[in-house]
Parts: sequence; C-alpha cells; structure tokens
Amino acid sequence: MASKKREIQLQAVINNQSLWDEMMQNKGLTVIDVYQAWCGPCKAMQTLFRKLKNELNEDELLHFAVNGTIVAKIQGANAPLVNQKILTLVDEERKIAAGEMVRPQYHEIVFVDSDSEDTGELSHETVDQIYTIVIIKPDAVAARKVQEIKEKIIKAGFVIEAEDKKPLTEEQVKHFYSKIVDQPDFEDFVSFMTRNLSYILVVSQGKEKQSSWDESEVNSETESKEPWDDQQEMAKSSRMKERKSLQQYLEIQQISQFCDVEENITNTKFIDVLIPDFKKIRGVKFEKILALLRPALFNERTEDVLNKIQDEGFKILLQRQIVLSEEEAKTLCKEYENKDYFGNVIESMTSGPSLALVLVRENGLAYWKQLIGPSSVEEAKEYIPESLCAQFAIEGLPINQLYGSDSLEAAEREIQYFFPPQHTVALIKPHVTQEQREDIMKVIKDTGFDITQMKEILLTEEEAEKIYFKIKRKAFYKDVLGVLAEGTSLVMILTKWNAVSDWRRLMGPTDPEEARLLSPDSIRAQFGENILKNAVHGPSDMEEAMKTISSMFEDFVPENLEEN
Ligand SMILES: Nc1ncnc2c1ncn2[C@@H]1O[C@H](COP(=O)(O)OP(=O)(O)OP(=O)(O)O)[C@@H](O)[C@H]1O
Repeated sequence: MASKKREIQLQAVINNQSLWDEMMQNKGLTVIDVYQAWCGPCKAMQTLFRKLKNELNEDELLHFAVNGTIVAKIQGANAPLVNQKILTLVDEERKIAAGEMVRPQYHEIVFVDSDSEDTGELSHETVDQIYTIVIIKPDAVAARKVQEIKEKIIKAGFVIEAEDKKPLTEEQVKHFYSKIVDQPDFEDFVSFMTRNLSYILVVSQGKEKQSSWDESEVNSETESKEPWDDQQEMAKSSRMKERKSLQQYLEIQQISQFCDVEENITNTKFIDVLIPDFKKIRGVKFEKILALLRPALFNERTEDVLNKIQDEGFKILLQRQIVLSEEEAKTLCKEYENKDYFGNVIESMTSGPSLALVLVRENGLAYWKQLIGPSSVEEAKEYIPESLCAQFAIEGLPINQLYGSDSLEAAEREIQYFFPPQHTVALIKPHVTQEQREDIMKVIKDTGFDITQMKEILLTEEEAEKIYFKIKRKAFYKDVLGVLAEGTSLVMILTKWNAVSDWRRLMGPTDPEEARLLSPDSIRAQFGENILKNAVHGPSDMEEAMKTISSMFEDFVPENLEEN
C-alpha cells in the first residue's frame, strides 16, 4: 500500500473539448467525476478518490474510461457503489496487464444531455444496487438442484430479484463467459449451454448487516484510524464486502460446483442480455395463491367474481370445478369448526361444485386476503363493506363465500393438491428457426407450463419411433421421418396440471391451414408451414406421454404424478 504521505496528483480538471480528447487518449482506466463545485456529496467523492488512489498505488490505472471508451457510469454520489466499481475495474485492468484475462468487448456508454436523461431513457445504464448473477448449470438443473440452491441463497439473507429457466442463446453464453472465450473447447461449451436448460438468478445483497453464515468480523479498530471524512460510509461498505461474497458462500455450502457466478454487477445492460425484462420485474414479488369460490357463489355469480378478480390485477393461471369431499370441506373450513353452524357449512360446501383457482399477482397473498375481507359476512358488512365477502354475500349463509390460502407454504400445498402436476412431451420440429423456438418456449412458459427437461436431438428413424410409434403404419410416416431428418429437434418434458390436453390445445389442429382458421393463436397457426412442417408435436393421452418420456428421458423420475 502506498504511504499516506506520498504526494500524488489526484486529478486533472477537464473543462474544454481538447482537454477531454487528450484525456481520452489515456492508457488504462480513467475515472471521470462530473461535479458541481458547490455540491456537498461531490466533495465526499473526492475524498473517496483520494483514498482509493493512495491505496491502489496505480497511477496508470485509476480511471473510468478504458482506452478512450466510456465503459461505466454511476449517477449520484454513491460512495460504496463507486468504490466497488473502481475496485472491480482496477482488478480487471491488473489481470489484463498480467495476461490473465482478455480485455472484454466494451459497449460504449453514450452521454446525452440532461433533458433526455430526464425521460428515463438511459436509466438502464446503471443501477443503485450491486447485483450478482448466478447461472445454475444444465447438469444441476437436470439433477433438480435449483430449489435447494435458491433456498440456501435466500436463507443467507440474499434477495433473488429475478430468475429464469431457459437454454442460453449463443450470444448470452459469449456475453456471460467472455473471460473464457479463448479457451480451446469454448465452442463445445457454447453448444452444451445452448442445448440444455440453465437457471439464471439475479441476486442482490439484501438489507441484513451480517448474515448467520458469516463468521468473519471486521477489525473496527483499524478502520477507526482512517482519517477520511466519509470513514463511516467506507467502513460500512467494507463490512458489506465481508458478508457479501455469494461465491464464497456457495463454496462454504459446497454448492459452488453447480453454479457460475459473476459478482459486482452495477450495469443493468449486462443483466438485460440475460434477462431482457429485468428492469420491469426486479424486486417484484409475484405470488401464486389458491382461491376458491364456494358452491353457492359459484352457482350464482361466477362471472362477476372472475371479472372483479381480473380487474384487481390478478392473472387466473388455472381453474377447475371440483365437488369437495366432506374431509376436504372440513380442511378448507377449519376456521369455522367451533361455530354452531359448522354442520350447515360443511353441508353446503359438499352440495355442488366449487371453483378452485390459481391466481398470480404482485404481493398476491396479502392482496387477496385484504380483497376478500373477514371470514364472517356480519363483520364484513359492518366494518369492510367494500370487501368481496360483503359484496358477494349469499342470503342465509354467514360465511365468506371466497377462500384464500393462509400463507405461501399453504398455497403451494393446496395448489399441488387441487392441481396435481402432470407431464407431457413437446417436440419442436427441425424446420422451426432458433428465433421461433424462443418464441414458442416463451408461449409455453407464459401458459403456465414448466419446462422440466429438454434435449436437442437429431431424430433418427430409431429415435423418431419412440415418439411416433402410434403412426408407424400410416402412409405418411415416411414423410414425417423425412421432415425430422432435416435437422435437430428440441424435445421437452412439460409439467403442469392437465398438461397433456392443455399442450394439445396450445398446439392447435394438426394442419396449420385449419389451425389458422379455427385457432389463430395456437402455435401451429403461428409457426406451422404445412401439415408435415407443423412446428410441434404432443402425445394424445397420458399413456402415450409416459411411454415417450420413459424412452426419451431414461433417467427422468416423475414427481407427484397425477394418478389418472
Ligand atoms: N394426412 C396427413 N398427411 C401428411 N402428414 C400427416 C397427416 N396426418 C398427420 N400427419 C403428420 O404426422 C404427424 C403425426 O400425426 P398424428 O395423426 O399423430 O397427428 P396429431 O396427433 O394431430 O399431431 P401430433 O401427433 O403431431 O401431435 C402430424 O403432426 C403431421 O405432421
């Protein structure tokens, strides 16, 4: 570390174009601080720069533009973030100088005048958070490690801001793994990553100061000797640093072998390449709940209730009519078991079909509870007349005609119970382009399917038979084989309640011409060319689905399989 007393030239003032052009010729990393002389926080930033310059002792390195290209921008006097960014970039420059890494391809950041910045156009360039991206690798996804890894990350106090399960595109692999693109087997690696499902997590630090797993204490004595104005801020930042290495935590938990991690990301552009709508979804807590319209309400006012539910911003993911058994009714009416009318409640609950729904919305659990109101109609009418309980009360029935899960754990249990998952197979045929494949996979996910397994395969005659055994004797079978031999197909296991018939509905009629007439939103209508090149395939019943799954995915063990 440099002596604190060493005289250094901290900064050069740039106040005209030619000085700017000259500065942009600098070798290495240049930090450019744009500030107003009267601005308080900017003075604190100067202190931070002085400290970093002293500690790093890198006259050639401490800049924020690299070889004439602006590579990052931080808005506001956010000392910890600037500190972190500089340390990361300097570390990168050192590695490049030592030949340990190749210089990344920077995308130059364009500066615009403040008017256009006010429109928010550029706000995606930088963020006020430091993120870590975790890619759970395909073999770990196939081994169903995702849930365990996510739970551990959350338990350690980190926050999962966004997540997605998909095969990465070539561009995404090259972007995330830019540091290893020169390795000899990189092309094989790209092909492995693009043909299999990865799970992407964008993680932030969370608010906790010290998480339970972190036993390393910061030496506060050393820190208190630092004479800097903003030493409190710096000490806090360094304490955060102690606890925040997700990579370190994954290693301690012995799960780092399943993940690739990129830490200290302060530029959402990097994240956008992997999760394009990150800005929109970050921090948004979409929650799935089970809701129920009890028989009397279902019988009388279903449409009004469903409209109201959608007006309140809920998406109805799944719905089914179900006549409850006495035991099921007792479980769902537990809150009334001490009331003298409990017997009548159970009688009415089992008297006809209820409507079970899976609803999803931001903060869905709390929102639904508040929306439906109290459990008794009397209380609702007196205190919360706008609640659904009061508005949709049924004459002579004292209880809330709507039910909702009590907690997210209960919701998960109840959804599994009322909507047991089923597996089916989806095949995307070779004529479908990469771009169309991605569109189809998005439609599949948006319709509530989980893509549980996936493989890209050239369907030889022998492999094709595992899927098309039912039409082996048809006259057109040879033509089907011909279409499949034209290139690789994507074969997936899709999981969801009612997966077999819902997938067939989503595919649409066999002939795309007919599909465009009868079901214009279906996949075959949108992506099919003719009856042979009709984009996708799916089994016609459970038996065919299970037979295909067991022959195409030998290691796959179905989970919670529906018994019908
Ligand atoms: N009359 C036909 N002429 C040519 N090809 C056909 C004909 N009927 C079906 N096919 C092709 O054979 C595939 C399998 O036929 P099948 O009768 O099983 O169709 P499906 O059950 O409607 O659709 P899929 O099985 O593909 O989900 C179809 O997807 C289509 O590409």
